[in-house]
Amino acid sequence: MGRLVIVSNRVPVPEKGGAAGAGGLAVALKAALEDRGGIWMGWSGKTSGEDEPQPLSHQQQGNITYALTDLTDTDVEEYYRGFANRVLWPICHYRLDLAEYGRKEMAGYFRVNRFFAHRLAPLIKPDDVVWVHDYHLIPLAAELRAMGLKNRIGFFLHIPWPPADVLFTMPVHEEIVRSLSYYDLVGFQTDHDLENFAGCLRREGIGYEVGQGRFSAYGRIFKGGTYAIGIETAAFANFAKKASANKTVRRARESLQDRSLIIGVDRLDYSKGITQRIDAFERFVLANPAHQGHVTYLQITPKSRSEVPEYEAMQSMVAEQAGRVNGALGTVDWVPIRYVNRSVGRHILAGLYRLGKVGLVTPLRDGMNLVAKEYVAAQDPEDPGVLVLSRFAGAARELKQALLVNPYDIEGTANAIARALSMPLEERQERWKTMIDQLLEHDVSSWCRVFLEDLTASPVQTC
Ligand SMILES: O=P(O)(O)OC[C@H]1O[C@H](O[C@H]2O[C@H](CO)[C@@H](O)[C@H](O)[C@H]2O)[C@H](O)[C@@H](O)[C@@H]1O
Ligand SMILES: O=c1ccn([C@@H]2O[C@H](COP(=O)(O)OP(=O)(O)O)[C@@H](O)[C@H]2O)c(=O)[nH]1
Repeated sequence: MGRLVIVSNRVPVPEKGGAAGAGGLAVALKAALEDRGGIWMGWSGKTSGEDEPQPLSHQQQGNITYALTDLTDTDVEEYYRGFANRVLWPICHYRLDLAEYGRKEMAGYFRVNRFFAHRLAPLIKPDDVVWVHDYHLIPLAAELRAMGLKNRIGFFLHIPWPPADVLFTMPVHEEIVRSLSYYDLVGFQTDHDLENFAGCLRREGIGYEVGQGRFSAYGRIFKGGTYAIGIETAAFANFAKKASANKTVRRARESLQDRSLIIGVDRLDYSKGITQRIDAFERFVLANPAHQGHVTYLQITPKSRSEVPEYEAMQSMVAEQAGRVNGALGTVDWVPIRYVNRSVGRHILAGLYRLGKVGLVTPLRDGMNLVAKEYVAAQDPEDPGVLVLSRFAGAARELKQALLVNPYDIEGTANAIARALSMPLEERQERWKTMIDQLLEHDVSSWCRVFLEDLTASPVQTC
């Protein structure tokens, strides 16, 4: 068995002293790398002014090599902030209104992918299997193939794939679709994303399905499949149980007094539906006077991509909205919304999820949404809380026993909050049991194993 080579924009290099803070994806991919030995390559997160970046920096940890490259300021501006986060991200999240096309940014995106390929290719041995992650690096396989690489190369898209009518508004859509055809396996989070992808191929006669999950396009045959990413379910459930003893979690519990906790946890991102959610919470409180003074809505929202204008604008918008609702509804002894605009460690989050009677996860569009899965895993089996989940999160394809809502329907979400808070114990337990069984069976390790098995079994590209 050849080594595994993982490529992603961000690389979670483990800190000294272990991976206590690492998320499930990092843990699962690290375990797969440890099994077969290999390389994890990506951006160091650092810039090198406008100078030619330094050579790749290597960090060896056991049989894993972390290979990190700096980028220039222009690279980061054009590739990461410009094209990845102001074109691909909004388009894939159905926000045509927010996409800012620029020829310079598009060129920068393809240039940085070529640069990644040139840095990576010399490290790859003929029987290595390469697994590329996410929208930042779609053209990487085409660049590697152009350099003569014949290895198996797989791609997994963590975010949604939109329908043809949405994707085709992007001037460079054909190049993006063509780039995917250079992979041996292209993985999506849900059946809807895969259907949308197939629809894009069909719409302009670019390609078609040839059976057994394979597509023919641009003279190449490749496989497409769905691989819903999971979490480390059993480990996370364990953290949550133990976290009750954590000082911060204990203080949070005491501060609630006898109020029911409603919890939301999201990066500050317009795709997460945070403003609609605050509106829904306000509507719920106004429509249910009996709950006034007896609920606390904790919204944990770390800053994200703050140098991208749309994200910067959201920062003050959400803070002002939370302040306005607190001003309008709060009383001298009750603050309805606790808005935390910074990151909280995973162990504490696990304990807070477990305190939450309602997990409010209402993105307008989301590839998967691991928070939804973590909330379920963290619950006390004897007295589980209720997940209120957007039907537009990838997680909704699996977690059908959540209270599924349309986040654009403010009144509907408000009603779901009320229903969740009054749901009888037996119904909560039944719903939770079905969801936790699903999450235990389809955890992040099985996601990783199944993707790699399918990639290894797929025929190698012959171009
Ligand atoms: O690296 P950033 O620009 O700071 O963004 C953070 C990550 O956000 C996205 O996450 C997605 O992947 C999750 C796991 O599959 C999925 O549950 C979620 O729905 C997606 O939004 C992005 O795709 C990552 O590449 C970023 O690192
Ligand atoms: O303060 C925070 C907020 C979020 N997260 C983690 O960040 C991830 C968010 O993943 P998700 O798929 O929900 O959304 P993304 O941010 O990747 O779009 C989850 O594992 C959360 O536990 C965290 O560790 N601390």
